[in-house]
Amino acid sequence: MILLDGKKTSADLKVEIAESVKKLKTEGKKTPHLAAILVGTDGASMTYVNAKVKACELVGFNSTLIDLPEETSEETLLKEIQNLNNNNDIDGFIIQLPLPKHINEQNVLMAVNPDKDVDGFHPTNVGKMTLDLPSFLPATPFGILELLERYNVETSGKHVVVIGRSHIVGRPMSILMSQKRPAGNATVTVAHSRTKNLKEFTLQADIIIAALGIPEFLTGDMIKDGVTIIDVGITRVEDATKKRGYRLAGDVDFKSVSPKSAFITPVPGGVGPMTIAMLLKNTLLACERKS
Ligand SMILES: Nc1nc(=O)c2c([nH]1)NC[C@@H]1CN(c3ccc(C(=O)N[C@@H](CCC(=O)O)C(=O)O)cc3)C=[N+]21
Repeated sequence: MILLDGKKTSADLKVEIAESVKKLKTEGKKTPHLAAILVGTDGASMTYVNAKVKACELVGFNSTLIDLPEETSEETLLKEIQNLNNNNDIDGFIIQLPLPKHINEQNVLMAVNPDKDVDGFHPTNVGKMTLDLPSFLPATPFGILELLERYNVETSGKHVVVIGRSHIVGRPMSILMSQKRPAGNATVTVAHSRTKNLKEFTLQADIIIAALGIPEFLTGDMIKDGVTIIDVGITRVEDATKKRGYRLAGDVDFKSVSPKSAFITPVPGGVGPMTIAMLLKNTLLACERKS
C-alpha cells in the first residue's frame, strides 16, 4: 500500500509556485493576488479560508479576505463581486461555499468574471472544461489529477467509479478522467444516492473516487485487491477525546480499505491540501494570462 501524500505533494507544488512568483518579480511583472469572500462564520469554512490566506503568504502572493456577516443580502454580495471583477490588482477570487440559504448560489457564481474564476465554477469554465478547452479546472478535481500523475497511477483504460455527482467534485472528476489527457482515458461510472447495488460497481473498480460526504462509507468488503482509492470526504465528527472536540473523517473506512489498496489518500493530508495548492496554481495562471 502506497500513501498518496497530499501534504508532501502540495508542499512541493507550493515551492514550484513560489519559484514562479520570484521569476515574475525579476521580470518586473505583477505579484499574483487572490481574494476570498466568506459569508458567515461556519467553523470549517473559516478554517479553509484561513488556510488559503496562509498558503498565499507562503508562496509570495498577495491576498485579500473579505469577511461578510451571515445576514448579508444577495445584492450586497453581488456588489462585492463586481468590485473584485473591476479591481485590476485582483487576478482571481473565490466565494467560499456553502453560502447562507437566503442567497442563490447560481446567481452568485454567474456574477464572477470567468477570467478571474479560479475555482472554475462559472458555467463558461465548466463548458470549456467539458470541451477540453483552456479553462480553470475546479481545484479539488485538479488536485486529484495532479496526485495521480505525480505518483504515476495508471488510469488509461482503467475503470473509475466516482461516488457522488456534486458540481464541485464528482461531476467534473467524471468528465476529466474520461477525457484524453494525463490521468485520463479512463472508463468512468458515476454512482450516486439513487444507484442500486453500488457494491456491484465498486467491486469492479480499479480506481474509486469517494466524494459523497458520508463518513467512512466505503468499506473493505466493497473493493477488490489492488484498487486505488481517492478519499474526498472531510467531515468533522464529534470526538470528546480530541482537543478540538472533533476528528476529521473521510468517506473511506481507512482501516478496512487500506490493506487491500495499491494507492490510497489519507484524511487529513490527502486531497484537502491539494485543493489549496491547485487554487494557488490557478491564481498564478490567471496572473500570467493577463501579462
Ligand atoms: N468556493 C469554494 N472553493 C473550495 O475549494 C471549497 C469551498 N468553496 N468550500 C469548501 C470546500 C472544502 N475545501 C477544502 C480545502 C482544504 C482542505 C484541507 O486542507 N484539509 C486539511 C485539514 C484541514 C482541517 O484541519 O480541517 C487536510 O485534509 O489535511 C479541506 C477542504 C475547499 N472547498
